[in-house]
Amino acid sequence: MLYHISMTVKLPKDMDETTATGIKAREKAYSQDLQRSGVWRHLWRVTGQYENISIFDCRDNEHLHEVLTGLPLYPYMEMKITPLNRHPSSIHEGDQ
Ligand SMILES: O=C(O)CC1=CCC(=O)O1
Repeated sequence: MLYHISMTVKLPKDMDETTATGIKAREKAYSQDLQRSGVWRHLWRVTGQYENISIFDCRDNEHLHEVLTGLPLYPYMEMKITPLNRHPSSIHEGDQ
């Protein structure tokens, strides 16, 4: 199943630089593993915001939940999740 997800990162203003740098480095490694495995299909920065737009390909809602709650930045994110179905007029047969 495909999911469109927007993630907005809100780190506490009083979080020290070393802690923030460490969490971001773990987030990068975690997300790159998921991109290599095909679960995190697209990752785009929203221009001018500390926000991304992503497309995830997960087996089901439970799988997506596991993946998202494993994000090192998860405690500091607001997410909007939209499940996607293939559009009947789409010419991209692989998009499902
Ligand atoms: O910077 C972000 O939008 C949060 C994030 C997702 C993957 C990553 O490396 O950072």
